[in-house]
Amino acid sequence: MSLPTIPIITVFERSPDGGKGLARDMRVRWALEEVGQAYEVRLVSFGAMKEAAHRALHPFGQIPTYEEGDLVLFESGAIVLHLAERHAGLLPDNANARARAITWMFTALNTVEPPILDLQTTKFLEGDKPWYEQRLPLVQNRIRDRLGELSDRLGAADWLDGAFSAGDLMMVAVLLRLKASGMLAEYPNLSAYVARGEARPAYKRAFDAQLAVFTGKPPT
Ligand SMILES: N[C@@H](CCC(=O)N[C@@H](CSCc1ccc([N+](=O)[O-])cc1)C(=O)NCC(=O)O)C(=O)O
Repeated sequence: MSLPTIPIITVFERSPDGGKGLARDMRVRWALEEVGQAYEVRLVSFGAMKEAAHRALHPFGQIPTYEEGDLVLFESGAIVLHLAERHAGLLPDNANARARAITWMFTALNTVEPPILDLQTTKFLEGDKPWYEQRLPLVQNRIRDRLGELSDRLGAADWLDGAFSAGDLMMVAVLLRLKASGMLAEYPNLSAYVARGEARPAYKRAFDAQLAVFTGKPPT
């Protein structure tokens, strides 16, 4: 009888967000906590993640990665889906409802996150370009287009499709990147949706664990 394998994830040795939970290991930590799976972390410096040993796990030299026995995964969405398929708690039992929950995972990553990443890129990498002032509102309005459609779809519901699922986990994680910009506050039901995600005990445990890496103090 083999012992259960404790998965290992890789995380920033020192997250550039100062422990605000914006790095993508947070999604994996949250999913692990939602399904009640203990895990270990391997801290990776910016230099080490570009070296051969880490690239053997992640061809693009990034975090997170996920190791479980002889299985190695990268891409936070794929890791969350793997956990959701192997454990109860993140996908419904009903086959059609499962397919819809996975649809919302892809929606978060492929439809909502790209314009948000474009805003981050614009702000952090293009601020000194002559066309920055002209481009910024175009990028912001592309985000508003998506947020307006998502807000209309969510309406007054607690979650996107019935019970909380991996689709909501991914969507809340994506929307959290927007919080500092103030744009999320323009959509009260989306702000409340994100706050419901942050209020989940599993989210709080995941957040405290990633913050502890940054502060060096054990989670409270
Ligand atoms: N598509 C991949 C993207 C992985 C990714 O972007 N990883 C980033 C960290 S999470 C992205 C991130 C970074 C920093 C902040 N922050 O707020 O400071 C937020 C999110 C990374 O390893 N970056 C180092 C590199 O590419 O060399 C996934 O979803 O797993």
